[in-house]
Amino acid sequence: MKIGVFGLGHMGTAIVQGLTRSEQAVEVLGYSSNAAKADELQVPIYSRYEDLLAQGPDVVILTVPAKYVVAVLADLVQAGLDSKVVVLSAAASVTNADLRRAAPKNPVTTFIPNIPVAINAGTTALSYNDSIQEADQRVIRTVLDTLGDVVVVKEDQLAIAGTVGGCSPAFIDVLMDAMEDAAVSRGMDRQTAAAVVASVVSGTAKLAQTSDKSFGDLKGQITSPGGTTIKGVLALDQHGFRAAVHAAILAAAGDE
Ligand SMILES: NC(=O)C1=CN([C@@H]2O[C@H](COP(=O)(O)OP(=O)(O)OC[C@H]3O[C@@H](n4cnc5c(N)ncnc54)[C@H](O)[C@@H]3O)[C@@H](O)[C@H]2O)C=CC1
Ligand SMILES: O=C(O)[C@@H]1CCC=N1
Repeated sequence: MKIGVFGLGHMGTAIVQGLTRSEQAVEVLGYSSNAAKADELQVPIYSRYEDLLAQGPDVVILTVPAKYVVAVLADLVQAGLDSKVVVLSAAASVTNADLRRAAPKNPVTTFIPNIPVAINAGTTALSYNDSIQEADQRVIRTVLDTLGDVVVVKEDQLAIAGTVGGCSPAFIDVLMDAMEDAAVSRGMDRQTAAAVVASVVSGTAKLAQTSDKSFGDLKGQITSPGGTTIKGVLALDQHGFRAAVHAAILAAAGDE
């Protein structure tokens, strides 16, 4: 399968890295005005739409800024995009209807990935366009399953699913940065503190994924009666931690 990725910023780069690391037989082509991306990513880079389309991609992934997605897709149609090519848009705020208007003859679908797709550990929210055929759904799943976990949701849930999945890595980075600073303030060197923090977050997530306990019950295993952890949990509540997390996710998800 040939996959053309248009827009090699943070997300486009992460997707190319995930695809090229995978064991799937995929050939990845990139569109960028930055020729140095060819060395960085070890894939052919094209700076004209026509030149990439001439390679016959089966799938096109749009990872340009959301405000340009519709215009870039319309330009690709003008540049000769074959109507069989499956078009996937990673933009947080572009709808299936927007994509259909720009490329009425192509199978089109929106999805929202997150940065861990770079190491095939992503969380991708996917909402199929109503008219997408089963064969095209299989192609889409082949591509996206390669990048990590995929959650299929109705389109009216895509914004919140994409926010919890797509934006939260940044919120977790803020949490980890704060934990690291606290450890450093008690004399731990930053490198060791960073290693401990990343290990804790990774191990906690793995345990939650393999356990049938709720997050609250998992927390209950750690808060020994009269112990140290419950003091920290109460401090989080006193400082508005939960309210801050709710506010961050709802702010990123935008207005209903
Ligand atoms: N960064 C993330 O974690 C996530 C990003 N996304 C989506 O991915 C898209 C890109 O976001 P980022 O990578 O963060 O932004 P970015 O600014 O890092 O990358 C955007 C890239 O698109 C290129 N570009 C701009 N206009 C273009 C055009 N007309 N044709 C081709 N390339 C063009 C830019 O040169 C840049 O390399 C957005 O639509 C965003 O909503 C979705 C989920 C997560
Ligand atoms: O910040 C953004 O707009 C993108 C969408 C999800 C994560 N990053």
